[in-house]
Amino acid sequence: MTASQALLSLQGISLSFKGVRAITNISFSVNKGEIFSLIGPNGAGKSSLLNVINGVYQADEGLITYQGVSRKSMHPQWAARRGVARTFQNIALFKGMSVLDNVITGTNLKLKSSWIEQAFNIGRAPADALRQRQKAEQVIAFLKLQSWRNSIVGNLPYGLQKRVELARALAAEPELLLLDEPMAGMNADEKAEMGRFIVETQKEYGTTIVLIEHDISVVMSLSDHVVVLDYGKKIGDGTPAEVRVDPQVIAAYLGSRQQAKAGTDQNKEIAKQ
Ligand SMILES: Nc1ncnc2c1ncn2[C@@H]1O[C@H](COP(=O)(O)OP(=O)(O)OP(=O)(O)O)[C@@H](O)[C@H]1O
Repeated sequence: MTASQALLSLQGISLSFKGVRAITNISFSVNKGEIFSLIGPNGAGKSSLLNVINGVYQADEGLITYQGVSRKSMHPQWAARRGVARTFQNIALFKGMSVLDNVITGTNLKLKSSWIEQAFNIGRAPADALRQRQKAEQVIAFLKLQSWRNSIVGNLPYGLQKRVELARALAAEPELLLLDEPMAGMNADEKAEMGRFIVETQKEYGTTIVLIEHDISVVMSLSDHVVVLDYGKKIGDGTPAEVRVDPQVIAAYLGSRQQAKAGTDQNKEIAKQ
């Protein structure tokens, strides 16, 4: 991979919580426009790594390079202003607000008006409001959420709430979209639909996507590139075809199955691949 293809690179990232190592010496690169998946058993360090990428956690060691700028750690606002958006494992929406209003909040970083212009709806504020609404409506149509645009988010089924969260992230027009288990809790049809939306997002907007997902069959079918973590260490890095035959990866998944004395979906799936 050449440096110009990489949108994001992590070099030697380590992170501890109160002296306990969660991530150890992780390095990888994410190419522009690819769907990149981070997989690994529970507690492997996947969500923590997303938090390092968007600047919520500061790594103890290592270097992170985004859009050609290298830093010891990302700053959350810097990352957001440069197009890093994320969704969360546990949905983080305004549950009492409508779908449309939630999606509009995703556009807030693009506002040109000052708070005083917004407060009195003067100056640049009306044009901002129009742009926000147009963007939100465009994303709502793209994700086929029109039927629920005025529904209160907290009243929607879980799968639709996950889609609204994706819509809010897309309204920010991200260059790098971090999706933390966007299909968790979904049935097979909902997962397939979400998978199509993720691929469409990559195609339509050229968005680079970093995805955490436990369903290995979904990961293998969607991803251009997969990195496997186990106990905070990288144990696999390559295309889905390369990773699925990697003995270390298979051992980690099969090992965790034996420890659990019961096969989870991911263990069964990777053994099947
Ligand atoms: N804020 C925190 N404080 C202390 N320990 C934490 C914190 N966040 C994560 N950890 C620990 O760091 C390790 C990695 O956790 P992380 O949530 O990143 O794993 P994960 O791979 O995303 O797991 P899962 O698939 O269950 O979401 C775990 O041992 C976890 O207990």
